[in-house]
Parts: sequence; C-alpha cells; structure tokens
Amino acid sequence: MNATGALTRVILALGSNLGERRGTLASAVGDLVDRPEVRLVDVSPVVSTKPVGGPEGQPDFLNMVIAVDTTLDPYELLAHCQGVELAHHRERTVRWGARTLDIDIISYGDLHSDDPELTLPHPRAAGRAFVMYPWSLMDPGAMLAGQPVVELAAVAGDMSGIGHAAMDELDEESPLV
Ligand SMILES: Nc1ncnc2c1ncn2[C@@H]1O[C@H](COP(=O)(O)OP(=O)(O)OP(=O)(O)O)[C@@H](O)[C@H]1O
Ligand SMILES: Nc1nc2c(c(=O)[nH]1)N=C(CO)CN2
Repeated sequence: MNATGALTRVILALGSNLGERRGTLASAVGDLVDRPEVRLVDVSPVVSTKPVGGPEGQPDFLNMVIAVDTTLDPYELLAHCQGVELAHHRERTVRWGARTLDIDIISYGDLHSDDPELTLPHPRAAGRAFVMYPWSLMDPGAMLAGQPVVELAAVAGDMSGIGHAAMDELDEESPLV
C-alpha cells in the first residue's frame, strides 16, 4: 500500500497485436481490477493502430487506456501489471516486438520518477498517438504533465486512419469504425 492509504488516479495503456486481441484486452481489464486495491474509473474506446517502431511486418495493434483509482504504491502496481501481462502469455524477446499484451503505466497521480524500472509519467507516452488518442476520447479534458491530452494526440499523429469502437460493442468480426 502507498504511504497514506489514499486513492491515487492512474492511467494505464493496454496494447495487443497477437492472438485474440479483443478478448485479451477485455480479460486484462478484468484482471487488473480484480483486487480490492484497484477500482475501475473509466475505459476508453478500443482503437486499431499501425505498429510504431519494432520489426517490420508486425500485425496491427488494438490499443486502449483505462483510468483506475488505487491504493497500491507505484511498484506494487507495476508488479501487478506485469503479473497480468504474464498471465496473458506476454514474452519479452524483441524490443517493441509483437505481443499478446502490453500494459504501461502512463501516469500515477502527479508523481514524477526517473527510475528506469518505473519512469513516470511514461517517457514515450506523450508522443504516442496510440496512447494519447484513446485517452483523449475517454477524457477530452485530461492533462499530462501540464499539457492537454487532446493537443498531445493531435501532435502525436494523424488519427484519420484509426478506427475505434466501444469495448462492449466488439467481437472479433465487428469492424472498428
Ligand atoms: N511507466 C512505465 N510503465 C511500465 N513499465 C515501465 C515504465 N517505466 C519503466 N518501465 C520498465 O520498462 C520495462 C520494459 O517494459 P516493456 O517490456 O513493457 O517495454 P515496451 O512496452 O516494449 O516498450 P515501451 O516502454 O517503449 O512501451 C519494464 O520492465 C519496466 O520496469
Ligand atoms: N501501434 C502500436 N505500436 C506500438 C505499441 C502499441 O501498443 N501500439 N507498443 C509499443 C511498445 O510498447 C511499440 N509500438
């Protein structure tokens, strides 16, 4: 538990580009909040995105973000996220390679940390349309390190080719629109 036992608002980004991607994301959200110290606050639409970085020829990703309130301290939360990744057969082989599930901690309240094991806010998030865009859809008023997420999303990339749909509307056949 964190020092005060207080609830801290956290933004988590999820991505999947291997296997049954929609089912993996839905199940991962369930697993993340399946403990009393983590409470689900909000869920973004699921967006379909082209892989950024990493090996050529990877499948497209499904990405989403969620907001949770937690009493876990940042490292407990990181361990919890990594446990959920492992439960979904995440393997760490190639940097930015294809993965069944990736969970990044984008922000933990207003905490700043330069620890490579847990850097906060996530050092690459602000430049990633696959994080900023779903976050801006979930919460158009959101701010990251003093900057509007809507503006960061616009700077991060062209969203015209990014399809999206609400999680509960999705099955593997339904297109993202
Ligand atoms: N904010 C953060 N959220 C999640 N992991 C982090 C964070 N800051 C540092 N890390 C560290 O990064 C390590 C590598 O994480 P991971 O394998 O998920 O990277 P990646 O998803 O391939 O790349 P990227 O970090 O660019 O999203 C983790 O073991 C973790 O200790
Ligand atoms: N579209 C997309 N590209 C990525 C993603 C991701 O989740 N979506 N994750 C990465 C490393 O975390 C690297 N590249």
